[in-house]
Amino acid sequence: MNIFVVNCGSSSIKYQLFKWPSTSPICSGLVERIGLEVSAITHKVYLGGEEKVIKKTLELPDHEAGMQEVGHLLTAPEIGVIQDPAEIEAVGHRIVHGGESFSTTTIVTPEVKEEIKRLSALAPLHNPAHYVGLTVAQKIFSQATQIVVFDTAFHQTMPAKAYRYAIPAKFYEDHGVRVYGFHGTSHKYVTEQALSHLQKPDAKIITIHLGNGCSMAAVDGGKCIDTSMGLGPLDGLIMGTRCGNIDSSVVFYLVSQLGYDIEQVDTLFNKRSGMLGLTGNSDMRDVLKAVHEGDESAQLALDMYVYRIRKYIGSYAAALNGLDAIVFTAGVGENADDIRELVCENMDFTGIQLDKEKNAVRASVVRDVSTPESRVKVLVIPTNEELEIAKECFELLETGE
Ligand SMILES: Nc1ncnc2c1ncn2[C@@H]1O[C@H](COP(=O)(O)OP(=O)(O)O)[C@@H](O)[C@H]1O
Ligand SMILES: CC(=O)OP(=O)(O)O
Ligand SMILES: [Mg+2]
Repeated sequence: MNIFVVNCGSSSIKYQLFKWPSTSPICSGLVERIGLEVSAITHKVYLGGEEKVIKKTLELPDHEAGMQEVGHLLTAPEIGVIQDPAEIEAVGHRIVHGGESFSTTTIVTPEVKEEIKRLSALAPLHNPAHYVGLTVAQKIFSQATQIVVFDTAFHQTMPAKAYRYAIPAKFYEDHGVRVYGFHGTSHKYVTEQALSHLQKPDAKIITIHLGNGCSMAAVDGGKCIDTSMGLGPLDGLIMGTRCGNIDSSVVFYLVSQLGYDIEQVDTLFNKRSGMLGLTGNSDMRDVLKAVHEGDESAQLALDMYVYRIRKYIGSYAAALNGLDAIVFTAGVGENADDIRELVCENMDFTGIQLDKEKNAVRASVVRDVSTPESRVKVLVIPTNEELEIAKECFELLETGE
């Protein structure tokens, strides 16, 4: 079965095409910097044991243009992996927010699509892009079953004491105001990899997803018991453009004293804060470069970023009443060995001991970068949200669940 998976982010589209049941994709790609002056596509084709890479820079004003370009690359005469879009039987989409109505893998109907659009208010960087991705995929792959997989699914096992806010119950009961949690597909994927690596199905682990968006989860025996994002993907860690945890008094102050309206506060917290707000750069590679050049605001931002992660490790170790492993994943977590080192520094009381040499080795495989004496394993696990989504799509089509 040909399953095409689309992960539409705020400024990017990641995709992979699987000939299921093979879990190795036949092609994959990344469309970056959508809407900026120059966009870029990296398209990889894996056929007959060989990898062919096509890189292009071009102007892509929006996600629709990006998706059209991906459609052409899939069917292009010289490098195409299919001849006709009708060969794709299912398209799996990553959706960040499904609200109260949707958290399990679902076949797209007009109602599902409308709900995804309606929830844009709670995930303003993501749901609008997902809606466009879905609409264009329905046009290009008109014969395929369109399926959505929600970031919130893995966090559904949290107990009420973790997902409720301390405000009157009617806001939860009548309006679904609660912690949902996000990046669930990634937390689930790396959890399964970690448990199998540790050979310990009941392990207590903390998964640390550090991409453009960042979140952590406390996972007990494979079940999520707490996570750092909340009603929307804004709470918790400091991110590329998002502030994470912030006292709500700041909102009142901005509105009542500085004349902000609520839309401006939304834009400030979601799009102009985090590393961008503190340093002028949202991309961690640029922030680290500035730190190495002696930039003080970049150094402070990095200190804040790391400190926030360390606080969550402490609180999740307490919530779990023990810890077998911490797992680093996503763009920053997988690649920035210096950030992993800072997070694990002077954590002896928790039992975490990083092996600096092992940590500095670059590799895209599951690896243990802790010392042999470390009571808590430190794992680096490349995430693969697209593979997990393809698996969910196949299971839904095969078993109806
Ligand atoms: N070698 C690296 N060192 C530090 N940060 C990196 C490195 N490679 C990628 N990143 C960072 O990873 C982030 C993007 O991660 P990714 O998981 O692709 O995010 P998203 O899926 O949210 O777009 C960017 O901030 C980027 O700078
Ligand atoms: C939920 C979220 O923050 O996703 P991303 O990291 O792709 O922005
Ligand atoms: Mg991501």
